[in-house]
Amino acid sequence: MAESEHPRLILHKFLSPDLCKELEFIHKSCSTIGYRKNVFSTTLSHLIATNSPHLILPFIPIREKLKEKVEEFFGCEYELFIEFTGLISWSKGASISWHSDDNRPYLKQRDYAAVCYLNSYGVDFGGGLFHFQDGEPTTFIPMAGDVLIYTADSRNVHSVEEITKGERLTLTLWFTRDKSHDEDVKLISFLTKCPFNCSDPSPSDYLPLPASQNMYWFPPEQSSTYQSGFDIRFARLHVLGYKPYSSDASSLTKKHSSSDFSDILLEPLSVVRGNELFDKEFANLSHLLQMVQFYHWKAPQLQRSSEFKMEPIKVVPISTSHRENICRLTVEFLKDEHLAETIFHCMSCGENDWVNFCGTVDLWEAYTSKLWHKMVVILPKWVANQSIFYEPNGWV
Ligand SMILES: O=C(O)CCC(=O)C(=O)O
Ligand SMILES: [Fe+2]
Repeated sequence: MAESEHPRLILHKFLSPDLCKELEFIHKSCSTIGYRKNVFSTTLSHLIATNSPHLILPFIPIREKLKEKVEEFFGCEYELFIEFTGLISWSKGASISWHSDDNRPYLKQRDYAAVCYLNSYGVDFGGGLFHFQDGEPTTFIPMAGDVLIYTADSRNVHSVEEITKGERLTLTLWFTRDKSHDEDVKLISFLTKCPFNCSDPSPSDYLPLPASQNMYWFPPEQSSTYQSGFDIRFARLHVLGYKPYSSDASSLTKKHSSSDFSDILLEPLSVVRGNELFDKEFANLSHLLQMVQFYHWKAPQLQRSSEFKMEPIKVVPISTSHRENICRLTVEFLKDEHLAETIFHCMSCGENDWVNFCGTVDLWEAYTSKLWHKMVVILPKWVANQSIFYEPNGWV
């Protein structure tokens, strides 16, 4: 029970390393420009709106277990609703000064916060230490898997130091006693508008549908002009060493204005790494990014290329005209390459193994269709209960 003047709770190793990596994969595939400078976010409603409702499933058991922990610690069993669930990343330059989490009239419904750290101070990012203004501990060092829980009121005024390098990633939840702010009800209403009528989906049913380009354009204040900055999906590919390639070369020369040009990212694209083009088309930039991030998540677990039995992969050396095509896209969508590398932290992932990459395309389809099937089974139960819950038996 929390009877101290500064009620707070720390849970160490609450999330497994692989779950942290899975949430990182979701964020790096699906995030949009966030609510503060150099902050990016992935909300559950955004996942639903971009035809990736199945990607909310990994969050469900975590939400439920955390709600139980919060209710138990603060002695309010069966009284709480989840008000917000989202992945939030902070890049170099982001910080937040002293505040309580209910410090705006529109945030008064927030009673408790739970911040799950998905990566680690000193390893994945520098700066970003969490401080409480009063009481113990004064400083909390974010480490992957740990969770910090505290009341959202003035008993827990806190701040986060500026990020000095890398990208700091959290899964943040707020809880409320006010049923009118129940996130589940809003999410279920969005989910019922999704096309879940097909119990035998094909990959085309679960392809991501990008949101509008300004949600991906950094820095956001220049989103209307697109004269500087970068598309965050393009930048995330770039820091891993990949570039999109459009086979629609004729439209590249015909399209001159940026607004015409942005359609290219909604159309099929291939991918280039170094001097090689992987000759397979992905449905759009969001789909390509999801595949590359999935490969990046899974690659360390893939032992040998021989795990995959498949047709010969098509990789071709890039030609001068390929190069021009890639440069044209880069000029348009990555206007400030250096800024992109600072914001998303350039990471070399070593030699690319196209055989493993090709194999992860199949693994991605298996992962996605499995989650989609689970959604088909569980959604009618959520609708009937007007509540989102985890069902261990229906899960596997
Ligand atoms: O990410 C954290 O450690 C806390 C962030 C925070 O204070 C907030 O979002 O209100
Ligand atoms: Fe806060």
